[in-house]
Amino acid sequence: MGCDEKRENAGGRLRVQDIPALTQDHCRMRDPAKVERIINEFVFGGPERMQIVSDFDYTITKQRTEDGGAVPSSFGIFNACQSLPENFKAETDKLYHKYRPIEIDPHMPIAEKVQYMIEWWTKSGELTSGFAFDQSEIDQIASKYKHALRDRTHEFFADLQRLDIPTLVFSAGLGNSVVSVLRQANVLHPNVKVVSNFLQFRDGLLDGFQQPMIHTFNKNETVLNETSEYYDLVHTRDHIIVMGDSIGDADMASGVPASSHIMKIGFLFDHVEANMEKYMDTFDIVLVDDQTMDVPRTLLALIEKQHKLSLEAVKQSSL
Ligand SMILES: C[n+]1cn([C@@H]2O[C@H](COP(=O)(O)OP(=O)(O)O)[C@@H](O)[C@H]2O)c2nc(N)[nH]c(=O)c21
Ligand SMILES: [Mg+2]
Repeated sequence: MGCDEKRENAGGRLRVQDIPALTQDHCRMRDPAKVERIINEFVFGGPERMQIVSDFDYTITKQRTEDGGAVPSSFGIFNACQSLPENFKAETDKLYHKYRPIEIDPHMPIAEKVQYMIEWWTKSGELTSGFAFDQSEIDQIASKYKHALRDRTHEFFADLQRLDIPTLVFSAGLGNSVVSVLRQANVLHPNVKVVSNFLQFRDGLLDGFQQPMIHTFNKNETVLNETSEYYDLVHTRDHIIVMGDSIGDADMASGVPASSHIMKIGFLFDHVEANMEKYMDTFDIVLVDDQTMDVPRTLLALIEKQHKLSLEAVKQSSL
């Protein structure tokens, strides 16, 4: 961990080159001066100004496991359930093959894609209707993947709970799977909120997904209802760590005030060479094949260390 950083320069500013976790080869930054500026804002502002917004699939779960076993996405966990109708898998696969290329098409404007994504999630919801289903099926499959979370995820969520930092897990996937994995991994603390698509039931049968629909292009803080409790909790917290594995995840904090300081951390694993340029342009810190929570934990450790010093100073001055 990066707790042995030095504060040699004037004013006690932290320097990137003194934070070991950020000087590792696989930790890349387009603009280290910007990263340094944000870290110092975070440390100066303290935990009470922080919030975390994280993607779930392949951000909280690993992109690569030690045994090489694949980790399913949240929709994948649902699709593996035994009691789904016979044609369910084939029909949702058809949708995937139609809409996935549109979702990742580098040429189509986002405004045009949005209509297609609404169509995709709507049709998927229609297929997820009209049959009985028990959450325990998801729980059973999810239990196999509770160990597929990044190394030190448990510690990371414990840090966030101890520092009382609101943590939003955003997923355009299936919320029931996300919650099930997080709960079984014992990281679903009271400061953690999952915003995603949750199964809806009517008269004992599945009836698609609950509103609001979360799709790839509205997966950001603009979907947080301004009257919601979570909005109340975070709208004054203007120091934000955003974590994701897809380019679109970098926008998860859009909707927060422009004056906010946002540190975007991107986990890059697939096609490293081809994707590097775009990830470097999009994220402040790009972590290449890093299957741990060590870098976000380093940021929290720096914030906590200064926080403790400040508390100590207040205590001393009141003696
Ligand atoms: C409606 N729908 C969307 N997806 C995919 O699920 C992803 C969920 O999006 P995400 O929450 O950004 O998760 P990620 O970390 O996996 O990117 C989308 O990007 C879609 O590609 C879907 N995948 C499956 N298997 N089945 C579906 O019905 C379905
Ligand atoms: Mg992801």
